[in-house]
Amino acid sequence: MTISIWRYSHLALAVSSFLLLTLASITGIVLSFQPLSEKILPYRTEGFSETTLAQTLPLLRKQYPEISELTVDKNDFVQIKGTDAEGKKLVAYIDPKTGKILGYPTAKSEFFEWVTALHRSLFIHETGRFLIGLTSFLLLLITVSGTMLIIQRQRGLKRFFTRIVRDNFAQYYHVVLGRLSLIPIFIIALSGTYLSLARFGLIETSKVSSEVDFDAIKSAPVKDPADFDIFKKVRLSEVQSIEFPFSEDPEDYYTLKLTDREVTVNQITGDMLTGVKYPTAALLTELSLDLHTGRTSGIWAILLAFASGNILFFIYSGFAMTFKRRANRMKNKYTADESEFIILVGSENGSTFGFANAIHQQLIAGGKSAYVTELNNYKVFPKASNMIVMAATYGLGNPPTNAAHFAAKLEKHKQLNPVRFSVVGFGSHGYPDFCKFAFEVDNLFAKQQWAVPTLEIHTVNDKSPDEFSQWAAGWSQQAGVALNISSGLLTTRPETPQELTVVSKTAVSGPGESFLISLRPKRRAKYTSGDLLAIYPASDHRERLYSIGKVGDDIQLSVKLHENGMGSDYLYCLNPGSVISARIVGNDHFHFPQNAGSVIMISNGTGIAPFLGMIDEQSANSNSRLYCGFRDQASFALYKASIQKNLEDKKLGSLHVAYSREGEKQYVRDLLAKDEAFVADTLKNNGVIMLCGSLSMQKNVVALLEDICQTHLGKSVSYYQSHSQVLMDCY
Ligand SMILES: Cc1cc2nc3c(=O)[nH]c(=O)nc-3n(C[C@H](O)[C@H](O)[C@H](O)COP(=O)(O)O)c2cc1C
Repeated sequence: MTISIWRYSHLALAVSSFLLLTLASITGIVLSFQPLSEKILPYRTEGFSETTLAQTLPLLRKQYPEISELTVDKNDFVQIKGTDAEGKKLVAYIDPKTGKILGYPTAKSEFFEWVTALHRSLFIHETGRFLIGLTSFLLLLITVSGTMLIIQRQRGLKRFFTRIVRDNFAQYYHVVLGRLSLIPIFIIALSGTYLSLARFGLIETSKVSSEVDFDAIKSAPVKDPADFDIFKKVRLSEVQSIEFPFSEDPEDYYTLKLTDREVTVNQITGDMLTGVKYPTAALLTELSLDLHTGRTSGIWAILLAFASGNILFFIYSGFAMTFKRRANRMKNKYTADESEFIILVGSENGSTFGFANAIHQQLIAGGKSAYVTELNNYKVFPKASNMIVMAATYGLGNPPTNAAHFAAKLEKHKQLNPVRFSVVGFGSHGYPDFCKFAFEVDNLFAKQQWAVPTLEIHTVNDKSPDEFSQWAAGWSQQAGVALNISSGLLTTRPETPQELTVVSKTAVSGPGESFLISLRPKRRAKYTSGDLLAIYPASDHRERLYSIGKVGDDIQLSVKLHENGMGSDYLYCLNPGSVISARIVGNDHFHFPQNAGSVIMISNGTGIAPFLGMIDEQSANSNSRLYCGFRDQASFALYKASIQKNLEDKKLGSLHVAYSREGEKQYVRDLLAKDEAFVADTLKNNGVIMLCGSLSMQKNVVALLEDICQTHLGKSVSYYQSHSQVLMDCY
């Protein structure tokens, strides 16, 4: 069954029973103190468990000639009934070894009697008993569905007790305490259900009485009761009650009601007259009562109180989770058919809707027609020009329930016009398949003819507002749509701009060509190749991001000069000695891997920038390869010398350059296709593939990687993406 079916059953069962369950749990907690209050009374004697009837019965009969009954209760207190020497009624707790009176039973606590009645029947007799029985049964089903949810969450039965990733307070403790109190709650529910079935006669529990054959009763040989075999064998701990013979006639006998059978014993000869085992159903009723009330063990009673307390917490935390999920549901102003911006959400617990709604509101506030819906509602959106997919990942890298049908729908419904798309993955590094579903979605989009990437896929770990606003800033820039990311809906980045001095800059002959510019931070700054530099060409909120290559102590950027390009114009106009204000933005997901066996770096055009720094930072004998694509030899010339030097110093293992307008006219994809066995081996041996450059290059390379992964490794490329073996930073 899918996670949704278990979740909806769990929720539906909880909703239908929570009022009665709350009442039963509160009264259950109170009642668990009843056995504890009884067990502290001083009527349990030492050596009780070993004392046999042979030691007790003759002694008691001598001391209390008019004794009629002995009972042993669930606290192991021995009580006798009869009349004393003066003929007065006697009911007392005694020491079974000496016959000494230890105390007298008092009337049951009215308070506990009242709570018991409420717990059992809500003071409405049979109707109440039925409702409480039904609640027990629903609790049983809730426990089963809850167990299934934990198994799914923990990704299998074997990992049931492994670490739980902490999401939020209610969710975390719902699962942690759920695992801890699963067994006691299951027992409470099962025993409660059983007792109700027995109470309504749906289970036959009556005990069969002994049928004594009076004609066969013997009156010889006369034996001392202390020598009766049966009395020597049976211990007090096995006894529920004993009826003494009414007179000394041989026809009057002992009736021993033991825990598992009823036995009658000839009072003269000690012969066993009858022995009847109780039916299993009756034994189960006793066991259910013991387990449900905790009457036999103080420790169990405390455990029951703990479990009942947990049920109350589950009711609270379960509803807290549900309300949180619902609070984030979407509200649309425009219809799907009239909207230009479509936000598709894959979410299990609702938090992703919170992020989606923030963007949705800002688009609406900016006068755009925007529509937010679940990924499962994907269809043809006739007016769409932009799609944003925000998708969480669950289980073994699976889609959330509301995105389970997305892949099939994407194949079925082709958009009528080109649509720009951007995928934001929500996940947690606490799980091995980080954002795997989002990577799959991004790769599926990349295969669609009509789909044009706005940005490369962006991931958000543990709902980080910072990582999300990083995406929002990038998307706003690329899509040309203003988003007020400091509106309070999204938090802004904490880093303040700092000053950098231009150290050097290469020259170009005109737009379309690339140049290198090196900058040195005035203050000490922590950064590495792969991080980003945000510059503010117009000294306003608009920022432009460039990939950093750390070469020596300087930040080196590789920039293509665009005709009227705001960022590139600004940078190209700088001269050595100029000072600019910029912000270094950490980009942890695109750092050179420290422990990978081998690394393949793939770039086109200025995407080579971070790799220039990464290669420069390596020590000799680096197990790395660079595949880079350029238009022609002239475009590569800018980088050739430094790469050649690093090759000689063995900081780079090998270099593979593709020229798209010269010679064989090929792309990096073609070079990689030739080395597909090496690419597959790299991934197989935990190596890493890094991509930096244009989104169209990314689209082509990822499609090739998908083929290679499927053919050689039997897995999808999204598996390697989610395990940080395929890293991308494209624009
Ligand atoms: C049971 C469970 C399983 C998860 N499995 C994964 C996973 O395999 N990979 C991942 O990156 N994140 C995983 N996550 C983290 C969620 O994807 C992440 O917290 C996301 O922000 C939740 O979004 P939502 O509240 O919209 O469902 C899991 C979370 C939970 C509670």
